[in-house]
Amino acid sequence: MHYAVTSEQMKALDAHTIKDMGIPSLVLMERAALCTVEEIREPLFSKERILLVCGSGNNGADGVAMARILHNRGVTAEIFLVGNKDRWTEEMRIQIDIAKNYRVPFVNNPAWDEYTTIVDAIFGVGLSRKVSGRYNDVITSINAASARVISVDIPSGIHGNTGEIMGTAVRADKTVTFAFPKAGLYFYPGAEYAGELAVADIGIQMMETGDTRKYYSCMDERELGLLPKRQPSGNKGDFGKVLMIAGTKGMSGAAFLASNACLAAGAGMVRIHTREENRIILQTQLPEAMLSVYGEEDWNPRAVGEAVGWADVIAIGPGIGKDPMLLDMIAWILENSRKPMVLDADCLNLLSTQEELLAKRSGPCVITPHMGEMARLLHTTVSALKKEFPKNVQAYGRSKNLVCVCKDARTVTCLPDGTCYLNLTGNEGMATAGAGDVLTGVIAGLLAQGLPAEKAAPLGVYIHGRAGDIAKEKLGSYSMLARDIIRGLAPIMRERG
Ligand SMILES: NC(=O)C1=CN([C@@H]2O[C@H](COP(=O)(O)OP(=O)(O)OC[C@H]3O[C@@H](n4cnc5c(N)ncnc54)[C@H](O)[C@@H]3O)[C@@H](O)[C@H]2O)[C@@H](O)CC1
Ligand SMILES: [K+]
Repeated sequence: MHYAVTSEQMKALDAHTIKDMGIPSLVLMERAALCTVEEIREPLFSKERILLVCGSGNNGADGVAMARILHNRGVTAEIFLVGNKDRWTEEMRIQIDIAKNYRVPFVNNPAWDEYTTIVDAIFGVGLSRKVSGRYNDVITSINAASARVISVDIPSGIHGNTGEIMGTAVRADKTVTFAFPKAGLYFYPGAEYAGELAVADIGIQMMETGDTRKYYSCMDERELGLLPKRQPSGNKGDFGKVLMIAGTKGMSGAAFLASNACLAAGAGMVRIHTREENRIILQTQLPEAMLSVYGEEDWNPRAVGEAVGWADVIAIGPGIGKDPMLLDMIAWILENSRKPMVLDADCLNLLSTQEELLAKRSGPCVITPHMGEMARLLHTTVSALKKEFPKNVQAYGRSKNLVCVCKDARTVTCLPDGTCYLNLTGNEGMATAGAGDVLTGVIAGLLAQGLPAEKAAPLGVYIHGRAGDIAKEKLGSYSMLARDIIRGLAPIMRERG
């Protein structure tokens, strides 16, 4: 796992390293410049002509230091200053003096197409407002040039916290970011603008006493170690029984996908509780699952009670529909069971009309809304949700004491204690019908094997994304289907046994 930070958090970490630890700012800067030169060295050779476009803050000062290092190594490197001289930081002033001493060339009117590489050192984490005027023109020229573009710390114009484009932004081929990835390099469109991402260790550490919950947590392949090892002596009961309440008339596919994914994620047994019309198709499609049914007009509390009693984990929602009768059944389950639950899709839409029901449950709970469903739960619009994202999701998870997986191009998982996981796996091919049902199944499957909700949810999201990446590799993002994501689970789960 690693952490991603906001611009403000990065500035605090910089300041801590300089003031409390005593590493001078210029020493950090020298390391930053050296690391970036090393990162762009391939295929750097003496024939390169490099333009360093530098703003007036310390991001610009990094660029000036890089120009001097390149110049001293015999590479043709020229500095183009776009910033206002009155705004130069102390470090910038010093770097300019040093560059002048070494006779690094400055240009005023670059011939944009004559460079092989352009280094974007206009704005870093200090970007504070929309880009306009001369900065806008320069960024447009960088994007139009044929050279490869390397951004220092973050593409200029990308918001360090949200990844949004602040008017205009540099489209980089590669971004070398310092110490920790900035959240804006992971959220879209920032992630796309950053190109290939390299993280350079310049000597800034997390504060030892700091509460890491305030940073974004990002899982990587090391977290597969959280998957419970399967004991050779285990029987199917040991790996958990999942009750999957899913599939209204005409939506048996959602029940199938969620249940199939749940079994493929390792659950011992799955029992589908669905509308009676789905009986034959589901038993034909997925003979590994057990099945019980409810009717069009009513549900049978005895049958549901028996199924809930049997299960270790309850998942409700995939393709379930919005029949008000279901709300009655869901309310009964929330009130009467303390077993871990995953609530998804129309189950959440039904609950958004009677929110007090969520408060009636007492067991561990994961909800998996997409942005639209999340907005409905928060009684707001998607665009308002995006503005305060993911703070509002964190607040919701806290106030309702549940794990909230909010699905988007970059899914976040917020825990009741405020921890926010930012998922980095997955791809655009997963924007396909049924992908969400697969995720519900995977998370339920992990819960069934004994993982707590706080781990099962972010790990489920991570594994689901990796499975999607495998599907894309095989089939491409246009043609991959939700069922292919399920097929992608095996190669990942196999890493554990
Ligand atoms: N010692 C340090 O603090 C270190 C800083 N580093 C670099 O310094 C950067 C941060 O430096 P700063 O805090 O000086 O900030 P930046 O260099 O990112 O930018 C700040 C400057 O841009 C101006 N500005 C912001 N938004 C603007 C807009 N939309 N239009 C026009 N002007 C705008 C500000 O007024 C200010 O002059 C990091 O991203 C990193 O590249 C690294 O060298 C590592 C060490
Ligand atoms: K930059």
